[in-house]
Amino acid sequence: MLKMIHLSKMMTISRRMFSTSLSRPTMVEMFYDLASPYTCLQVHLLDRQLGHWKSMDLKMTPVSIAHIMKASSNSPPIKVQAKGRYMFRDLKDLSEYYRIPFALPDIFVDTVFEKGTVKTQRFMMAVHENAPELHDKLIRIAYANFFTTENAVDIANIEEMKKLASKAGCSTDLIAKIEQDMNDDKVKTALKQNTDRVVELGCFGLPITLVHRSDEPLEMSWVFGSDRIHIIGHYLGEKEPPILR
Ligand SMILES: N[C@@H](CCC(=O)N[C@@H](CS)C(=O)NCC(=O)O)C(=O)O
Repeated sequence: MLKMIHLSKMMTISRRMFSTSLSRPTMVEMFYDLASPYTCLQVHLLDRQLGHWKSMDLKMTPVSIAHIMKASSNSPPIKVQAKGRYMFRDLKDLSEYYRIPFALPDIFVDTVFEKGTVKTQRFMMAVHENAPELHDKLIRIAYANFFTTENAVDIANIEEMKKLASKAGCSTDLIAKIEQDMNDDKVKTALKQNTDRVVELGCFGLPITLVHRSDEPLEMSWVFGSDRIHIIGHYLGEKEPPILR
C-alpha cells in the first residue's frame, strides 16, 4: 500500500516537472505604428527582456495610430500644448535613463501629422504578410533611422521605406511585391482588423502590449505605454524584475 502511495506521488511530481519543462512561453504581442516615439522605446525595453524572461515570446503587430485616435475620440499628446511640451522633455529623460539611442527628429511633426503614416503601416503590413522575420528586423531599422537627429529618414515616404526594407534584407523582387500588396484590399483590411481588435480591447493610444495569458480574459491583459514593463512581468508571473538599464 505504502509503495503504491509513494509511486503515485512520484508520478505526480514527475508529471509536474515534465509539464513545467514543456510549458510553452507566453506570447506577448506589442502593437505598433512607426510614428509612435513611446513605441520605439517599448521595442528596446521588450528586446531587453528577451532571454531574461524565459516565459516570454514576442510578437509585433502593425496598427494605425491615426485610426486608434479617431476611434477612441482621443488626440495625440502633442496636440495639447502642455502635454506636448512635457512629452519632449519626458522622451529625452527616458531615453537617457534607459540608455536608448533616441531623439525626436526635426521632421517629426511633418512626417507624422502632415503626411501621416497610414501608408507606411500598410507597407509594414505587406512586409508582415510576405516576410515575417524581415518585418521584425525592419521595425528596429525604421525606428533607428527615424528617431534620430542625424539625417532622419522620412518614413512617410514609401521610396525611403523601400530603401530601409532593402537594408533589412528584402530582395528587389520582394520589395516590388510589397509595394504592390500594400495597395491591395487584403492588406488594407488586415491592417484595419488589427486596429479594430485593439480598439475593441479598449485601446486609446500606443504602445499597447497584450499578454496572452490563459487564465485571464484578453481585455484584462494589456497595458498602455512603455512605462508598464513591470506589469507585463507580473502578468507573465515572472519573479525577475525587468532590466531597465
Ligand atoms: N506614459 C506613456 C505615454 C505613451 C504615449 O503618450 N503614447 C502616445 C503615442 S506615442 C499616445 O498614444 N498617447 C495617447 C494618450 O496619452 O492618451 C509611456 O511612457 O509610454
